[in-house]
Amino acid sequence: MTAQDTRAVLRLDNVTKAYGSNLILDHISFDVHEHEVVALLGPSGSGKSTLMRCVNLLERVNDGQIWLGDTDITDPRINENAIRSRIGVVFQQFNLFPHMSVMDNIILASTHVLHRDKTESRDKAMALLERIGMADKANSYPDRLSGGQQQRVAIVRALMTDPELLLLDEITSALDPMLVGEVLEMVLELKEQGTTILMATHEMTFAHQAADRIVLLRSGHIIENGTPTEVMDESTNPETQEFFSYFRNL
Ligand SMILES: Nc1ncnc2c1ncn2[C@@H]1O[C@H](COP(=O)(O)OP(=O)(O)OP(=O)(O)O)[C@@H](O)[C@H]1O
Repeated sequence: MTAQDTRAVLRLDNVTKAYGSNLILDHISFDVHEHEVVALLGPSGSGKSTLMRCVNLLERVNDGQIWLGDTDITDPRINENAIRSRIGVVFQQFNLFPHMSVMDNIILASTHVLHRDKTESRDKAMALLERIGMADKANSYPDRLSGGQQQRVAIVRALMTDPELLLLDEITSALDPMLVGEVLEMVLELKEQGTTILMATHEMTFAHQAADRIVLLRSGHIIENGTPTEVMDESTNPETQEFFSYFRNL
């Protein structure tokens, strides 16, 4: 079965976003299907983070719809917290609370926002930490962890609500290059487990390896939407070739 045969977890339908007279996203439409990893690529300023923020409801679209499963999340009457609990988000900055242990950081939203049972939340968090070989860090404070470990804890935190969709926004951009690999390895494991992921990244080799599909943005428009091979290796679009040749020459 291909990704196209499965249902759309996320559907953007003519999403348009402007800041004042500055049009940032211009009629963007694409789907992320169940179990699919979609990489959102594009030059700096092309609108990747804005798109991510619209999906996570940190920004409201000016026009068009965003569907999470059967829910139109651009409906102004939507319960934002209910939607956010269905989407796990990891940003460039790990945003762990420095005065709280790894465990308390991970279970905070689960216990305080979703009012889940604390023991159950701790058991779930510990199982997730065990899976990434960090169970021994449960009682450590974030400043005792490397940047890569902190980012992996942030991913665990995002997984606590069993989200339908995981949004990863430049999650390795703030890391020492030595630590990027361990975070990307974790994303590959999540992909193997069938996690549905939309990720904005500048890691081109990783995007080629991990993504089922690449959506390439330029100045708020989609200029490519295809497999990594179609978009990164075979495209004859000069704008696409220019974008990837820049990274090849770095
Ligand atoms: N809150 C805001 N108010 C006004 N303009 C904004 C705001 N946020 C972003 N922009 C503008 O929107 C455009 C797209 O920015 P965005 O951060 O989405 O791009 P990006 O593709 O994620 O870039 P990068 O790869 O550098 O993170 C930029 O021109 C930026 O200056």
